[in-house]
Order: sequence, then C-alpha cells, then structure tokens
Amino acid sequence: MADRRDHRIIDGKAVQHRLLAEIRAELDAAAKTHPVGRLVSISIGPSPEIEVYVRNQARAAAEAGLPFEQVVWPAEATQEDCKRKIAALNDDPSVLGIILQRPVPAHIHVRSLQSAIHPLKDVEGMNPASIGNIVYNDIALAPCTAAAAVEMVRATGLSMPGLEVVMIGHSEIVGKPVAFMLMAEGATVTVCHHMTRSVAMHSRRADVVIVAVGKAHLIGPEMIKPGAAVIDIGINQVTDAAGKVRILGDVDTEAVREVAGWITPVPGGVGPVTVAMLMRNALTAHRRQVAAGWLEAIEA
Ligand SMILES: Nc1nc(=O)c2c([nH]1)NC[C@@H]1CN(c3ccc(C(=O)N[C@@H](CCC(=O)O)C(=O)O)cc3)C=[N+]21
Repeated sequence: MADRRDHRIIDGKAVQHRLLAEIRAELDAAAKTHPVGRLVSISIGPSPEIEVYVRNQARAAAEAGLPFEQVVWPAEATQEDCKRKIAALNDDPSVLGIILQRPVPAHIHVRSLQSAIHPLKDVEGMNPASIGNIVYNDIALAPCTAAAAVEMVRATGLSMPGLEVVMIGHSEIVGKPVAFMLMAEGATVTVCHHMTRSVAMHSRRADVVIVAVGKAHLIGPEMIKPGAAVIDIGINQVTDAAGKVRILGDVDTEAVREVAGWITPVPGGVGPVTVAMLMRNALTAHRRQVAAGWLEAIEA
C-alpha cells in the first residue's frame, strides 16, 4: 500500500470524507423544505466487483445521511421485467435516484435500460440526455467515475485553463465524459486508445495523465513527464504468486510515484471519490426534482 504521508499521493478516502461532509450538510438543509427520497441501487444477477461498489455506496449513503436501498434482480430477469420495474421507480416520488450497476447479464441490453431511467433520476449520468448535456457543458449529472477523475485533477490545485491533459482510454462511461468535462474547464485534452500509434509520445508531454484502460501496470515511469499528475482509474484483479487476489491499477504506482508530482493510488484513490460523486449526483437529482415541482414542500 502506498505511504499515505507521501505528499504526492492524493488520498481518495480523505477527499471522499470531505465531500460526504459537505453533501450531508446540504442534504440536511434540503430535507427541511422537501422530503428526501431514497437512492435505489440495482444489480441484475450476482457479480463480485459490483458487491464491493454497492457495499461502499451503502456506507457512503449512511455517512451522507442519504436513504439507500440495494435491489438485486434475478439474473434471468427479462428486459421487459426490468423496464417495467424501472418505470415504477421513475413514478415513485419516494425514489430520489436510480443507479443500474454494470455488468448486466448478456441477454439484457444495458443502454436501453439506462435510457429507461428518467433523466431527473439518472444519478449515474448515463442516460443519453445526461451524456448529451456534457457536450453543452451542463455537467451536473456526470458519470461518477469520470466526475471523480475531474475531482482528483482539481485536488492537485493545478490551474485548468490550458492544462495539457492526456486521457488514455476512450470508454463511453469514463474516457469520453472526462475529455468533455476537462475541455469545459479550459484544458487541452488528447484522448489515446488502442489504435493510438505511440501513447508514450502523448503521455510524456502531459501535465496530467488519466488512465482508464483495464490493464494492470500499463503505465510505467518512462511514460510520465517529471512532476506530472497521474490519475489511475484502473481496477484490475490480479492473482499474485502466493495465489492472493489483489487489486492493481493501470499504473505501476510504486515506480511512477518517483517521477510524478501527484498520483492517485489503487485502492484508495479514484474509487472512494467515485462513490462520493454518486452521493453528490443524488443531491443534484433531488434539487432538480424540487425545481421541476415533483416534490410537495414540507409545511413549515
Ligand atoms: N453503472 C456502474 N457504474 C460504476 O461506476 C460501476 C459499475 N456500474 N459497476 C462496477 C464498477 C466498479 N466500480 C467501483 C467503484 C468504486 C470502488 C471502490 O470504492 N474501490 C475501493 C476499494 C474497494 C474496497 O475494498 O473497498 C478503492 O479503490 O479504494 C470499486 C469499484 C464502479 N463501477
């Protein structure tokens, strides 16, 4: 585990607790005027990586004072069953937000279910309306992992206008939203992917390198400009020589931290902040529902 006292390590747990304290204060204030509904976290079928995330969602919701419900639908649920249940959650005023964990079983079309979640309850920011709004710089309900990466760049204190950022990975849930969100802050963003001829040519000139590829220790010290910030979004399960399963990031943290000016560890970096972003999106969804007149004010 990376040494926490090293000032180059951005401590995701510390960022998470700071954000959750802010969210708790704002939720307590919001609950005085309108009832705050519950966040419903849906998984379809069992999946270990989801278990970890949902467990951390429940803990963060408790810390933020947000009502939370975990729902597990059977792996054999049909697309129609799921759509019908999501429609019922959309219409239930006691439900504040809905997140559908990925992966879903192969027979389920996740994009179609994602789009079934009402945009005002889409706390994951994956409804095409939410994703589209990112292009219009309305990034209030952004995908949580992408929002967490942006929060980590903010935590470095680096001035965003003109910042040279290289995003390695171009997924719809991370790479693409991160690029748009940082452009909105004035950064110059280069997006690399598996067809990029030389990733190192780009990463070595970057002030900030963000990586979300899914390959353990893909990024070594030779790919980083001395003093640059390195944001590691990778979550790779690796079985070590002793047969122990470990979580490794896409960055060789111990080697790269000697070159980097800032680095986020895995675990303990972007993961906890992703969970905090989900809670912040829940607060945003509540506010948007109040503004849309969906919730009856509490009589003073
Ligand atoms: N619609 C959807 N959105 C997601 O964002 C999403 C998803 N589905 N499916 C699963 C993956 C995985 N994921 C994690 C987020 C945080 C931690 C996390 O908190 N990790 C801790 C370590 C885990 C622990 O041991 O507590 C850390 O990095 O420090 C883990 C995993 C989000 N995912």
